[in-house]
Amino acid sequence: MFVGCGLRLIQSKYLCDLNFNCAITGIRKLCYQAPPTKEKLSHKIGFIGDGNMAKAICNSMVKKGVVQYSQIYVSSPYKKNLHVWETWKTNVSLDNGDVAEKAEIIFIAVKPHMLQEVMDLLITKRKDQIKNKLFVSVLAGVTISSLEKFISNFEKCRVIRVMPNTPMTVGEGCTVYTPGQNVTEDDISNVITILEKAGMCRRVPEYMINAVTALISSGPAFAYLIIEALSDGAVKMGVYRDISTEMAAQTVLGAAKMVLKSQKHVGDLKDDVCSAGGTTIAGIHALEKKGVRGALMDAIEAATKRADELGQKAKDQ
Ligand SMILES: NC(=O)C1=CN([C@@H]2O[C@H](COP(=O)(O)OP(=O)(O)OC[C@H]3O[C@@H](n4cnc5c(N)ncnc54)[C@H](O)[C@@H]3O)[C@@H](O)[C@H]2O)C=CC1
Ligand SMILES: O=C(O)[C@@H]1CCC=N1
Repeated sequence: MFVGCGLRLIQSKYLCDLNFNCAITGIRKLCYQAPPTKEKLSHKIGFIGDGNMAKAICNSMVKKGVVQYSQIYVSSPYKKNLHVWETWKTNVSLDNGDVAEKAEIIFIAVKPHMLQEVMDLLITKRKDQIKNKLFVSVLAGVTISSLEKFISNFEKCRVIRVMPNTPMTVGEGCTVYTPGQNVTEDDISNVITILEKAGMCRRVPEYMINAVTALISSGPAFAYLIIEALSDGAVKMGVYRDISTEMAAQTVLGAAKMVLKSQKHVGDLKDDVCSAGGTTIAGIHALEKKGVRGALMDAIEAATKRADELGQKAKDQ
């Protein structure tokens, strides 16, 4: 019992250190090392690929006043998908080359298997115009060395690998990045200006990024599933659907804020809710019998392995 409490205290201290940047060494120090961010960017920002992630990054930048829609250049071969970007009055094109030529910071936001085709076409058609550009990849699994290989016609291509998530749209994003070898401090500052305004942003060593992808980029989908299931349970027990989903979401949001702000270990927070012989411990017992922790750990493992596979496929192209 004494040993258990001691451990919890040590873990609790560990989490506080993480939250408050104290006693940070090695890799943890790297996570917090970053050049200062800026208020606004005057650059032209490009998106090759116009889907969910591109929209989340674009809208978060504009909402936070980092850029205006008129500074955004976006391309996709599908006119239908570009329609919403036209309504925002961004600069749209059916030709990726236009974006790569006009923009200075270019987000690659296509599916990982499209990368080779997209880059080959760019390099064939616009090689001279896209030298000296900063490329920012959001592609799951694809390594910096693969990205540099695809852009290798430029001697010193500048690439930053970023892993964002869609909650950026509401200012609650969680993003990580790893800079390639040729990027400058100013490149990093520009990119983290975009990412930090949208929520938490940390630098990580590249070997961690696939596991972090599973946690932060796939993670919102896992959380939606949990919220939906909690809501379903309440509906089963007689609560109206229109209030149950809202209350499930607010409860998860509140619990997340307690973890981030209370300075307590997450296990202590759980214990605070579990009254002896009460309702919560009965529910916890039901969850543990179904192996909910193992299922969530399996989800992170499966998503990490899939990111590894996507990266390997890109390497083999
Ligand atoms: N959706 C998410 O939550 C996250 C996605 N990502 C990464 O973001 C990238 C994009 O994912 P989503 O936005 O979710 O996919 P999406 O399917 O919503 O968007 C992809 C877009 O690419 C466009 N496209 C197709 N072929 C193209 C081409 N040849 N040139 C230019 N555009 C083309 C399509 O019009 C489509 O709208 C992926 O690599 C994914 O790994 C990373 C983190 C989170
Ligand atoms: O599911 C996917 O592959 C993308 C990358 C991470 C989140 N969505």
